[in-house]
Amino acid sequence: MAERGREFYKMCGSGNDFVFFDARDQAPGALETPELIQRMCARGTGIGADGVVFLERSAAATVGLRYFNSDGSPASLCGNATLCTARLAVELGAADPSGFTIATDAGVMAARFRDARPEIDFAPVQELTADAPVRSGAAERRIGYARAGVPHLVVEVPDIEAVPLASRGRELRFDAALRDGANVNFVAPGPDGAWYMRTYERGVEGETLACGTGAVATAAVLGAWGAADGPATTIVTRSGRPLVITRGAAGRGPSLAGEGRIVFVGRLREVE
Ligand SMILES: N[C@@H](CCC[C@H](N)C(=O)O)C(=O)O
Repeated sequence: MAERGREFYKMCGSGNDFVFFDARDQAPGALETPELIQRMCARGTGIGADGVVFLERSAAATVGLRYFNSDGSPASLCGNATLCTARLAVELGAADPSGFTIATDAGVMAARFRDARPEIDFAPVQELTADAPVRSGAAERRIGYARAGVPHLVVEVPDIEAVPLASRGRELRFDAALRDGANVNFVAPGPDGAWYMRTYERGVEGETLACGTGAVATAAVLGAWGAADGPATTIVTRSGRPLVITRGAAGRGPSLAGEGRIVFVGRLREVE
């Protein structure tokens, strides 16, 4: 394999995990083919991850990234991968933690570190509706939709543990009413005033332990439902690690703060 020996960073954003390559001076080559992305992301036979990220130079920002889901499909934005990119950029000395910018396929995002945690600024959420054009299922109170760089359905349920996520998530993910399909986020109020979320993720085609764009979309839909009107919304992810969405000033998008952690550094050998 031509990429044998290539260094990678295994990173985690609240349980959403990724294989990162520093592609600023070494092009990805075959690493960005769907076949190799799928093999690297495979749990058990590969490295195991929800997606692959290439850190790149950018004429428009401090650094750039390109994101691929574990099935090899590209996505215009991944919130947790962008939080991880912020961490890696500072770790590599490519960014000043007090403030820098990250170019994504959904646009350039401002980033900074607050209390040692990365925070990124989203563009205003698009296509927000409190009543998505899909039929509610059993024990589903309401369904909204928003595009936070990528499309998301948001389904309120009374009990987050009782959600038939694999079956119902897949059904909604491919609902014919949604042009590009969508990620599906189930959300339920917690006893502590936070909201608990589980996600069936497009391009992973299964549950992931956290979804950053999903948390931003969920906060926007909760606001549209009148269920979250404070300056900040805390979303407890399936890993138990919180994501915090802070409302933007008038005309500006929200900010997302969360985890961006380097778990280990490795070198590719045989990815079969
Ligand atoms: N988990 C990611 C979302 C990544 C993109 C998504 N799978 C899609 O294809 O829409 C996040 O943290 O936002």
